[in-house]
Amino acid sequence: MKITKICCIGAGYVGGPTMAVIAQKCPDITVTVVDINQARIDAWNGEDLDKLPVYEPGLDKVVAEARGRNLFFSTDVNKAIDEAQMVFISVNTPTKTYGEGKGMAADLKWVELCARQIAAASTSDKIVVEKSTLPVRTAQAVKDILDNTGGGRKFQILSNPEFLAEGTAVEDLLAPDRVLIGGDPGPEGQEAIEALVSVYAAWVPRERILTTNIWSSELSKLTANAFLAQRVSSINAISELCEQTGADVTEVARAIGADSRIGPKFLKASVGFGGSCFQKDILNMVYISRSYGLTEVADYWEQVIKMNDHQKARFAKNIIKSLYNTVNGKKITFLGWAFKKDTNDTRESAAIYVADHLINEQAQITVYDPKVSEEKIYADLEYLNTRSPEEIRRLVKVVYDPYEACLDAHAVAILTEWDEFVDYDWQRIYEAMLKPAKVFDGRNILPHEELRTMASAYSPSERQYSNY
Ligand SMILES: NC(=O)C1=CN([C@@H]2O[C@H](COP(=O)(O)OP(=O)(O)OC[C@H]3O[C@@H](n4cnc5c(N)ncnc54)[C@H](O)[C@@H]3O)[C@@H](O)[C@H]2O)C=CC1
Ligand SMILES: O=C(O)[C@H]1O[C@H](OP(=O)(O)OP(=O)(O)OC[C@H]2O[C@@H](n3ccc(=O)[nH]c3=O)[C@H](O)[C@@H]2O)[C@H](O)[C@@H](O)[C@@H]1O
Repeated sequence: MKITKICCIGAGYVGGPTMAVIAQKCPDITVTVVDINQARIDAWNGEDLDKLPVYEPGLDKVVAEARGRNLFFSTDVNKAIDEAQMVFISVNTPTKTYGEGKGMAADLKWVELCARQIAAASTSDKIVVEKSTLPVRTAQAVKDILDNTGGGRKFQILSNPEFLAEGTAVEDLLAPDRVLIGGDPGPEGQEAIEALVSVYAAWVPRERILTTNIWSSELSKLTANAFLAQRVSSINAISELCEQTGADVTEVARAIGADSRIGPKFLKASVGFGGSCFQKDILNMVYISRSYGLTEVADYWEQVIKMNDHQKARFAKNIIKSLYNTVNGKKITFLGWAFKKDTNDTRESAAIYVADHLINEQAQITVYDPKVSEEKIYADLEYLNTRSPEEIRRLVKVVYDPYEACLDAHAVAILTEWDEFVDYDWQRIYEAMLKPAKVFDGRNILPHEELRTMASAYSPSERQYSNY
């Protein structure tokens, strides 16, 4: 089947960039991205490409090329579903905050709503593609709903999880390591798989398009995120050991990464991983394992999260300890709030939890992030529900100039590895800070030796994850 019309439900961090790239690479396919969030759709349609709802390097150019040609953003969900041959579900699947599985299971409310809406809006047969990250066997639930409420239309369900990382979404989409498509083994399932393979084959080499059964595809996505997060927790565990023993975690990472079986990527010690997915997907896997009675499997993966929580808390405790066991009334400057560089996304960012810990101790936090707004930072802290909006505004200030942020600070903490932080005039920052000036490099990006030379007050104990 030749696909000429695609609808994608969900215009978020995945739906927006993924569909923009499909539209750019397949000019003969009309791609309509729909969302119930009017403001988000308006922003996707906005004149100013600097204000797209998702900040990703290179995304503005892709959108500029395809939008209005064969890429459209709309809130008319039913119309877009009905017109399409293939409907992607790319809605949020956060951790449940209520009821059975609270704090562990994925909340599939929005996915189920999509399935019901697809069933109700379709006047012809459809291929429905799970793009959201879902618990293994969700396709069965989606199929049940479609088959029982779809008025006799035929639906083929495919799983096509997304592996892009934020900050590099466009390059990941343009040159993916692999595209994964899972589907039903029968002839109709295979035909649906082939239809989606042909879409990607417009720019992805065929040998990089993997096809599997649907359960393998669903589970591979959770497994990939669990393995990646596990590497970060593993190197972070080693960072604590390095701090006690005189080993340098950067050197250890380089040494082990040179082993081709281990490989050099994803071995950067940090203040802890963040982002909307690692924690949620591992918790989901832990929940699924427990539900099958697989206690050891569940406990094994849960440890990745526990180590990450430990790393975030450890960073905050280290700041307090180094500032003579009290941060009450002290100005601590956060450089970075996003969960990683080159994104405006702050979901589950380590900065939120470190800030919360320090605010408990009545620290005065000043935040500078090149891409995150004041409203977002306050909203992140309010979402924790640990204190009133008034108290948050009293203890946390957001500024848009890094040098102003560091003025009269007792300590500067690097929470995100933005490239620009490395290029700052650190002599100037040192001079503007209160003495003894402390720098806590939660990303290990600064030239520590240079800092120590330029100002003897930058003492070795102030550096978190290596000791020269
Ligand atoms: N953010 C990321 O980098 C990655 C996310 N994923 C997965 O992709 C899925 C989506 O994630 P994001 O794009 O980050 O989420 P997001 O929250 O940025 O976007 C989801 C969008 O879906 C919309 N939506 C929800 N229910 C809807 C409905 N019934 N009808 C129309 N629109 C609806 C929301 O308004 C929102 O704009 C999740 O399952 C996530 O785990 C997978 C790979 C990478
Ligand atoms: O399912 C998802 O949402 C996505 O999750 C991650 O992508 P993302 O969270 O956008 O970003 P990563 O580059 O994986 O970083 C995640 C977190 O780990 C941290 N990290 C990463 C690598 C590292 O070596 N050290 C480290 O602390 C980052 O700073 C960040 O906080 C995966 O890399 C993607 O393949 C996946 O599609």
